[in-house]
Order: sequence, then structure tokens, then C-alpha cells
Amino acid sequence: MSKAPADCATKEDIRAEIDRLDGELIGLLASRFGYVRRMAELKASPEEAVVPARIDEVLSHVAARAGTAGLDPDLARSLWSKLIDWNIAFERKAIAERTGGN
Ligand SMILES: C=C(O[C@@H]1C=C(C(=O)O)C=C[C@H]1O)C(=O)O
Repeated sequence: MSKAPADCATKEDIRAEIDRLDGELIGLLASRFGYVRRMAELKASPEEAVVPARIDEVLSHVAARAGTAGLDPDLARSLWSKLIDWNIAFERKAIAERTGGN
């Protein structure tokens, strides 16, 4: 059973909870990536991988939600920027391989 931070009495307790949450985060990120993979199948050319307005929207959403949740909005922006950069590179390559473009 999971323990709230205040109920953790030892470093081992805390690390067990961090490991548990990391596992959940990986599962969520893998689910998110499933939609990115599908997006790459629907886009017609590698140039479509970058959608600046959508990137701004996602970053604004996660920063706002982070602030509400008590997490530093800059941390959320930084993490999601890295994630989106990786997804764009993935999409570009996947679309290029499928269409023969570059
Ligand atoms: C998933 C998309 O492709 C890219 C990846 C994004 C993401 O990981 O959220 C956002 C914008 C796009 O540059 C999309 O166009 O929505």
C-alpha cells in the first residue's frame, strides 16, 4: 500500500514511493507516446512534425496545471519541451521513412 510523504519514516520508505511513482509515470509517458506514434501515421510529410501553435498550447497547459498542482511551472515546461523535441524527431523520421521524404 502506498504511503503519503508525511507517513514515510525512513529513506527506504521514500525511495519505494518514488520508484512506484516513476513506474506510473513511465506507463503514462508510454501511453502518451502511443498517440504520438499514431499522429505520425496520419501526417503526410515530415515538415508537419513541428506544429508551433500546438507546442505553445501544450506547454501553456502543462505549466498551468503544474502551478495548480504545486509543481514549478518552469520544471513542467522544461520536461515537456524535452519530450516534445524527442517526439518531433521521432515523427519526422517515421514520416520520412513511410513517405520517402526527408
Ligand atoms: C503530437 C503532435 O506532434 C508534435 C508533438 C507534440 C507533442 O508531443 O505534444 C506537439 C506538437 C507537434 O509538434 C501534434 O501535432 O499534435
